Amino acid sequence: MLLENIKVAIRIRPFNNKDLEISDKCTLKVTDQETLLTIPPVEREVKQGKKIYKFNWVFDQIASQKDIFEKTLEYQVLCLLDGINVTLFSYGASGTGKSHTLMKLNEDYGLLIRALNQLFQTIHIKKRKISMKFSYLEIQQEQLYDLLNNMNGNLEIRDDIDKGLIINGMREIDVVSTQEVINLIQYGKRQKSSKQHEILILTNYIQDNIGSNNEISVSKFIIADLGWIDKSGQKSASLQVLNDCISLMSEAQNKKIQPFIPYRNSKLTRILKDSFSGNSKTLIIGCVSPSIINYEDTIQTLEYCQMASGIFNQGIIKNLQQNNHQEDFKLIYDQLVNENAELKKQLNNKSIQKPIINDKEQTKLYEENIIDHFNNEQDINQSIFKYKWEIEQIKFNINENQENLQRIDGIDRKAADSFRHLIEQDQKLLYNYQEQLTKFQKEASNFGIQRTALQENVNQSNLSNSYKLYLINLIEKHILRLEVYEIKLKEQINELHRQQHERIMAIQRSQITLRDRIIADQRKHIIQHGKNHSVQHYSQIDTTTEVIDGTKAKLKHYPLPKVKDHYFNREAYIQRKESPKSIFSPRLQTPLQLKDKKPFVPKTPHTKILDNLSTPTLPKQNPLAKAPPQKIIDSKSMVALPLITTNRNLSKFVYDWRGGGYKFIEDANKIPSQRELKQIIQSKQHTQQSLDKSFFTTSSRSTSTKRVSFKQSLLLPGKVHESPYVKGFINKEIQRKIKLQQLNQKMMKASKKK
Ligand SMILES: Nc1ncnc2c1ncn2[C@@H]1O[C@H](COP(=O)(O)OP(=O)(O)OP(=O)(O)O)[C@@H](O)[C@H]1O
Repeated sequence: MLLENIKVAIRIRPFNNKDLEISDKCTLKVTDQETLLTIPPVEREVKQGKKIYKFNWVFDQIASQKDIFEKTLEYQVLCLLDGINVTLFSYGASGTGKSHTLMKLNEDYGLLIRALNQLFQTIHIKKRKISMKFSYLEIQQEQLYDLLNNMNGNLEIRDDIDKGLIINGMREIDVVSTQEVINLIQYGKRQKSSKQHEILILTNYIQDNIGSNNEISVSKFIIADLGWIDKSGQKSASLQVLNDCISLMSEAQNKKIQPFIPYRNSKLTRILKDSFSGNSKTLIIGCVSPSIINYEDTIQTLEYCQMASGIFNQGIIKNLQQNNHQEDFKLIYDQLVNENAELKKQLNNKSIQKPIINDKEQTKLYEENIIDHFNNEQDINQSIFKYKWEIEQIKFNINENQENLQRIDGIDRKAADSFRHLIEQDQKLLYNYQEQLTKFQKEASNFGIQRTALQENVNQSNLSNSYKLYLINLIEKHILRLEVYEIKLKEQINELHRQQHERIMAIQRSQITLRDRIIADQRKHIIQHGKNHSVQHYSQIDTTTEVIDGTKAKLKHYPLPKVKDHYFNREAYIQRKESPKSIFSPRLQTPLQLKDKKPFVPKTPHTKILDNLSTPTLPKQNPLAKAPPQKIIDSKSMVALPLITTNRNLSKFVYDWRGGGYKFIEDANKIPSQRELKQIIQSKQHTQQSLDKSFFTTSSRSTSTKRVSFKQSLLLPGKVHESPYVKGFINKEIQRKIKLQQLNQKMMKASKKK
């Protein structure tokens, strides 16, 4: 158990934007869970060639933190509870994900937090009596600083024959939960300079509850997040020493010799010495980038990691050489027993050191952590809000562009292509935004759990009640504040929706107005030009098109009467083309939007009715049908004449424009006598024009409109036109009948006289 070798895992981080700007070519290929193949960039291919590396584990770009933890550290970390030291350190170039893998303190937690959770849970379940102390150090250009007590200055390291490594003046703080460790790390990070080695030490004092002697064993969990370069941008000197140590150990291993390892050459290697040579389980996480930009560093990292993975700790080497395992086991065991006895003595003398950090300081750390958490929540809520709104806007744009595309597809290829391009771009953007939104929503879904965890941590802390109460109230206050904030965001979204809706309404209103204008204009056009002129067809939305005469082929394409250029606001259209995303620009698509409706077909002369003139029949629904037919159809149909001559009071049939047909007005008293009629007829003043005019005076509409209706609709009842006195519409048959009647009357009179 004591003679475990060092384990090495390699983690490849995902490509980042900077990598992709240069190339998306991957220089690493994971061939199986333990093997990695390097693929050099083309220019180095001949010189370097591909190389295979083997490690304990290889994790590709999509491996999760959870995966890595479960495979590498989950069980190994529990060795601490058996009194065995555990060391975890990351190795790799800048930006390869060392801190991400080891130290991530929120959401996608790093290995450290996961390991601490595992430890605290196990202690809780197994009810082990363990006291833990936490220290946090930084090595900066060979100076060792205490991040929990920056007043201490450069700390000295010394080796104690009994106790091993001792760091003078290093602050050790009791911790009982992961959250407390997080608090301390966050506190320490504020003191830390960037790009340096961070070393965290968790010392465990384990009370052995098996057996009666209640011995205390001690184990150390050392976590080192190593910087690649120092402040000056040079490769870190301590890391160089570590590299030397690793190569020498590797060499010694291969040659099976007992080497001299220069641990003392740097503070980093002095601290890590036990991890390579003593009672320790060591896990090295080599972090590499897949990009060709970092190829050199990647190879260097892999080389050192491979050397390290071949190193058995010195104890084993020695044992292998001397082949006296039993004896050495005993030696190491005795050493540990002595050490434990010593510690026990110490403990009896002055019980475990009281926490240096007082309630007030600790509360401050909790407080900062609570504020950090809620700020994070607020940021994420704001991002969710932002993405939701952006998504609404993009959807709106896509719809608008799709409508535009439908409208001009097949008419203006260039514009259609540009709309298609815009739609495609927006759809991509929409997809990205939706992905982002899901990500944020996923993060937000954990807030509830995190809030509860915060509360629990406060409750479980060893703070006095008044401090606890203060922190619980602080959490509640922040929850309330956030709820108010969320309501405000929702209100804002509603308000923005309302504005968007209003804009759509405004556009639709303007479209309706435009349509009305077009209809009115076309009516006017028909009235002015009559049936002999084809209805003018207007250009499509493309205002550059000339006004064209609607041939059949064109009508097929443009099923609706086209609209005169001036209906389109050309400037607005051009502006719209230039800034297609603006939803404020007017949309001038009314006439074509009506495409689903039946196209407006101008009235053509009613040939059918003209044909029927000689034998008129009344349309079924025509109000005239109610009139006694003989009054209308017989030769006395001339009675209609006064209607179209002068006096409106004499009207018998009045065209009811509003009702859309003729109205029968029966006013027998007003019907002129035969004599009167005769006089009128004989006056011969009734040309077509005068008839028209007189007729129009009986109507309530404007002359221009009546004119058309006169021409087209007056034919419908037929009766008036059957009158021989309406020029151009004389019905010869009736004329003959009248003459015959008159002849009969004459003959009758003559016979009477006889
Ligand atoms: N596996 C990963 N998944 C997602 N993001 C990652 C991963 N690895 C690294 N990153 C991201 O890459 C960036 C650099 O990572 P990180 O700071 O951990 O690198 P580092 O090796 O510690 O760098 P340095 O030595 O300069 O401190 C960070 O933004 C981190 O979130």
